[in-house]
Amino acid sequence: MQPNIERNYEAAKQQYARHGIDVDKALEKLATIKISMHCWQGDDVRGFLNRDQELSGGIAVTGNYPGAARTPAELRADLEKAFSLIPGKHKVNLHAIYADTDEKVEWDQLAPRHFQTWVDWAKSQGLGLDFNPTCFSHDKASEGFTLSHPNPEIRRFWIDHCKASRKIGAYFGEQLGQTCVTNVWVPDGYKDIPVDRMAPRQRLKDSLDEIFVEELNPAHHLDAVESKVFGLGSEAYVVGSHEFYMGYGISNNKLICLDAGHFHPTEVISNKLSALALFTDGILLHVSRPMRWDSDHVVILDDELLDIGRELIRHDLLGTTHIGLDFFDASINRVAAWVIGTRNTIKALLRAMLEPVETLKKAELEGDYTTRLALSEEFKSYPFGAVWDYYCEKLGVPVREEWLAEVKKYEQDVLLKRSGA
Ligand SMILES: C[C@H](O)[C@H](O)[C@@H](O)C(=O)CO
Ligand SMILES: [Mn+2]
Repeated sequence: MQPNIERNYEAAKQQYARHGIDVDKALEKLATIKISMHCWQGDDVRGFLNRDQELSGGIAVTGNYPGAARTPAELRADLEKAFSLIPGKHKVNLHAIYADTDEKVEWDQLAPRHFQTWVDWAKSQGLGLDFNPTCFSHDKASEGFTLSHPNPEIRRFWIDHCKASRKIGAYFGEQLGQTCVTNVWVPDGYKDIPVDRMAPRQRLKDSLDEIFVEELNPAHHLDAVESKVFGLGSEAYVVGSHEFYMGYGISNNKLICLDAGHFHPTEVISNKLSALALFTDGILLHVSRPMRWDSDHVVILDDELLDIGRELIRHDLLGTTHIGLDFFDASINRVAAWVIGTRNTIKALLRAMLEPVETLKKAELEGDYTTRLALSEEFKSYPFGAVWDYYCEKLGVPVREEWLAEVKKYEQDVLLKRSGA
């Protein structure tokens, strides 16, 4: 441990202790929190099945920074690099298109064996895995509808794909001894104003009911459903809206996934956690950063990220909230994108742990809003950085921006040598 890091930490600890905050305990707790890092930042959501297919489903990745992973082995190497620069042990969130197989397999026929290399790798790295059916970037999704498609044959294909995906997720959970969350998101919707808003929602509900018929051991596997307000090409109407999935999740005991970019521009997911927590057994987060639209920018330590951290810590929601990331930026180094977004998410949780919550709650309850505002503001300049540096050093990852040199070196040694990437 570098002496200055230890010295600064001890000084910071004393300042926080004056407000009843036990920093050592906070760091112990922080080390138990897993962030589910999404694999799709590493290759711009292309995957390895149907690599020639255009990304569809109303999501878009912009930028042409060199070095995107082209194979599962490259993607795993990039993930390993990123994890070596992030404190703690975490999870990787896979999509069905990331199957690692030489078989030519249709998506409704996917099985755990197509992901065995991922499982072996996750075991060797001490990582957990989460999963998602991929209901886009496929010919059968080209009309903009999947689970709610009016054609029963197309619906059947996607229902079977989602069923297969749950089996894969359950296998991950059982093999790795930690719960896998399988999240269903479908892009279904209309570009222009529909006449019948009900029928597609009825079909989506029926499809979900069929997908979830098989009971899976919740110790290994949990289901989540993800809503959206609009997408590219589904500006007028999205079948799986927030109200739809909130109703579905609550009445069917599914995790409701809140993606930070899937609401109206001034609507924030941090304000939804305390409400949903009263009516659900758990929540899945897709931590993202919408800029004017669902742009999926890399998350920064902004007010909303800090508020998400605060809500999770203040209301003790960590036991039931699964924290996933969902951003994809192809205009910067992709390993750096993971490192920046994941470190920021952990920082937001730590910042929230280092606030005098009990004092603030008491002031609020007593109507002393002056103290509430004064203390909240003063704590913004408390020595959080000294605690963060100590945490990184203690967990054996680079302190502050030291990680950037490692990413630059990896870029020179590995990423730039990838032809056509
Ligand atoms: C690739 C993901 O499944 C996707 O981003 C989804 O979660 C989403 O947020 C779509 O807008
Ligand atoms: Mn999402």
